[in-house]
Amino acid sequence: MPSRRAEELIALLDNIEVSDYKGDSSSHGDRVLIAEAARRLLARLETPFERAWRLSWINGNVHAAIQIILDLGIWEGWYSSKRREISVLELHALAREPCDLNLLRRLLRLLTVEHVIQELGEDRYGATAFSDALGQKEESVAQTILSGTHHGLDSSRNLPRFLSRTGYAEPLDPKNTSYMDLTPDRLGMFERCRADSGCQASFIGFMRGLAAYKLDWTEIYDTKILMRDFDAYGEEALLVDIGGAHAVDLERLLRRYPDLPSGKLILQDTPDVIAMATVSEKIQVMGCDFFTPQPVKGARAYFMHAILHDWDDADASRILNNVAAAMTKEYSKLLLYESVLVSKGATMYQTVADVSIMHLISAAERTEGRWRELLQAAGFRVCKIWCHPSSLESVIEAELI
Ligand SMILES: C[S@@+](CC[C@H](N)C(=O)[O-])C[C@H]1O[C@@H](n2cnc3c(N)ncnc32)[C@H](O)[C@@H]1O
Repeated sequence: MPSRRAEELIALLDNIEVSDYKGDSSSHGDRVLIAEAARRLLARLETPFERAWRLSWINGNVHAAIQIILDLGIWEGWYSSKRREISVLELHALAREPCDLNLLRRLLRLLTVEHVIQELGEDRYGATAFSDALGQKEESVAQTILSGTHHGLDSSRNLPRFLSRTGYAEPLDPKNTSYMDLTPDRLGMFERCRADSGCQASFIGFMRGLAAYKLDWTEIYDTKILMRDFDAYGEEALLVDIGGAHAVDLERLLRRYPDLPSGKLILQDTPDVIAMATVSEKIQVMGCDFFTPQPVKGARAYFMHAILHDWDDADASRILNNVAAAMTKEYSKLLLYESVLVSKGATMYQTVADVSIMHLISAAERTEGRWRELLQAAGFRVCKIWCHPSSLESVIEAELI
């Protein structure tokens, strides 16, 4: 039996409702801060053994169980059935491939303790917001689980082995990454995405989810600056989203200026990613390689979100040079929506992104000083670094010198 004090605390925690923290960007900030406090609480409450066990055994098994049920099509079938309560026998009948009933029962039992699903009785389960999201196979939650399977998990697990072989040198060579050890032909992450449509879909699905989760960049950067000198009925484009993938950032700008004529917002990415994109009619799509000359000249702004952080200074400079050559001096803006790494107090997003790009592509997040150096060397002047207390990233506004 818990003590009276413990009972009171449990009741207090169990009564926290996420709906109290939904809504505008400031309550988004509240929700994230409260979740962080809950993680700090867990770090104090868990013994070192419990923590090691969770990191090494619980997380891996839960991810595997979710993935297996995804592969069997059971999340999708359950979601389509619109049932809030369901039995293990009914879930078993939804499997697209034969599977042992008791195998499924064991996996579901694990998922109840991690609150992926609810346990309503013996062999009876309840849906959650998370299981509903897993049931929408093409959407970003399911694709994020798949992206872990295709990209993140094995590559991070291989990192200790990779580093012991390379003498613990900081991985900075994009031609030698932990990720490349995963396939016999040593494909890099972007190459593997191009070669395998499932890997590409899960990566872009994850990026779409991440972009949608992040704060709308038009709430950080004052887009009136762009509109002030922009002739919507002239020849030039308003904004080119280079490596824009899913167009979440362009759709946000369009929502702010719904009366923009067609073709003023341009989505660029590799042709295979462009083929997957579903965008508003007003957005023009363009398959192109950012290592080749930028085809759209004299746009009001060239935008890159989480692009340059994937590349070392040499490659980032090549990308920047192609943009610079297309820009009109004293008119065009360069907008980078990127992490600006702080030397103390880095956030969960910054540190996880930094180590992820380390093992996936031997890249690294940049500090403000490193961003300024990179931009200056490529012929840009930083006008302002736009920050927002609820944002994971900043908008770096720059112009040609
Ligand atoms: C980290 S994702 C960022 C996607 C999006 N901007 C976002 O923030 O969610 C990097 C993007 O760069 C694209 N990319 C990689 N190499 C490219 C190339 N050579 N030319 C154009 N796009 C490329 C990828 O397809 C991918 O969409």
